[in-house]
Amino acid sequence: MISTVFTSRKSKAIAIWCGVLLLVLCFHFYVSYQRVELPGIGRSLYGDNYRDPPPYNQAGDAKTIKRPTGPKQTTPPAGPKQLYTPPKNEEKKQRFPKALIVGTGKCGTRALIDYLNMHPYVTIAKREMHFFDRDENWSRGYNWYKSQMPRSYSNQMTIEKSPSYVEHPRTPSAVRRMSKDTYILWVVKDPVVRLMSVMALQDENSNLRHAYLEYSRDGKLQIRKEYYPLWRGEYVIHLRRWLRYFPLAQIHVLDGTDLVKDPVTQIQQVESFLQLPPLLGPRNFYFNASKGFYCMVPFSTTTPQCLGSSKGRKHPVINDTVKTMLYDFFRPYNEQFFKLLGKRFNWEPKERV
Ligand SMILES: Nc1ncnc2c1ncn2[C@@H]1O[C@H](COP(=O)(O)OS(=O)(=O)O)[C@@H](OP(=O)(O)O)[C@H]1O
Repeated sequence: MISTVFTSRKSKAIAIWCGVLLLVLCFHFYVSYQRVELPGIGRSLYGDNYRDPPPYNQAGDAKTIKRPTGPKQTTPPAGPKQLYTPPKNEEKKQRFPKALIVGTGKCGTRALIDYLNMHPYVTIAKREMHFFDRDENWSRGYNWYKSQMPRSYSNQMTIEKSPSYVEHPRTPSAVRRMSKDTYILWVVKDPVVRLMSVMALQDENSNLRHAYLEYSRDGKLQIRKEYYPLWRGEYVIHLRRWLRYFPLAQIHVLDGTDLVKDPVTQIQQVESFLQLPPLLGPRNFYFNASKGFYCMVPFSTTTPQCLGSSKGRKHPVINDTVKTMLYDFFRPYNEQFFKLLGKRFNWEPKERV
C-alpha cells in the first residue's frame, strides 16, 4: 500500500520534506531543553534567570534596585557586553575604591574579590595595594593610591582588597578620610579554622606549626596569647575600632566557610549590600569536585576558572585537647563579636578545623 502511495515523484518529494521538517523540529526542541533544563556547566551561557539589569544607582538607594522575578527566560538573552552599559560621552579614569575588602587574611578574601570581579559593574585593583597598612605605601599619599587603580566609568565600582587592613590601627580613620561612604567588606572564619589555615603554611615537621602553644612555668601546655595569628582572630577587638569611624550598616561581615559552601547566596548578599545590579547567580559558579571548591564562570566564557593551588590547602590535624583549648580561648571573643555584630556564626568545635 505504501509503495502505491509513493509511486508518484510528487508524493516522494512531500515525504522527504516532511522527514526533514520533523528532524529540524526534534533538533530545535533538544537545543531548547539543553538551554533551560540541564544543570551545571554544559548549559547555555545565559539560560538562568537573566533579566536586563536595572540602572545602576550611583546615589545608592537600595530600594530602587529590584531582584529579577517572574518565570524562567526560555530564549537566550543578549551577549555579555549588553550586561553593562557605560555612561554616554564619558572617558574611563582612575578612581578611589568605593568598596574595600579589609580582611581577614586566610578567610577567603581572594575568592570574594575574584567572584566580584565577574560583575560587569565592578573593576578590581590588580593586586593587594597595602596602602593603609604599610608605611612605605602610606607615605606615598592618597594620589599615589588612586594612580594604582584600574580605569573605570563612573557607574562602575572599583574594589581593592588587602587582607590586613582590618587590624591595622590606621585603616578605619584613613579610609574614612578617603571617603566616608566607602563600603567595607569583611570576610571572617571560625578563628580556629583560620589559625589552622595559617599553620598549614608551615612545613609539616616545623616547630612553628605549634607556635600558638607554649608551656607555663609549671610545665602545663597553654595557649600563647600574644601570638599574632591568634590576635587576628580576636575579631571583636578590630570591629570595635572600625565602629568608631563607620556605622555597622556600612560594614558587611560574611563567614568565609559560607562563602566556600554557598557562594551564590553569599555573593548575592554582597551585591545587594553594594547596591549593584543583581547579575551574579548559579550560572557563575561551578563546583569542582576534585578540588572541593567552587570555581568561577565569568559571563564571557563557559570555562570554569579556579583559584590557585595556594588556596584550599590541607589543614594540620589537631588533637581534641588542643582543639578544646583553642575553642575555649576564642569563645569569649566570639561571643562579644556576635553581640556587637547582631548575628551569630556557627563556630563550635568540628571534625576538621
Ligand atoms: N573557591 C575557592 N577556592 C579555593 N579556596 C577558597 C575558595 N573560596 C574560599 N576559599 C578559601 O580561601 C582561603 C584563603 O583565604 P584568602 O584568600 O583570604 O588568603 S590570603 O590571606 O589572601 O592569603 C583558603 O583557605 P585554605 O583552605 O586554608 O587554603 C580557602 O579555604
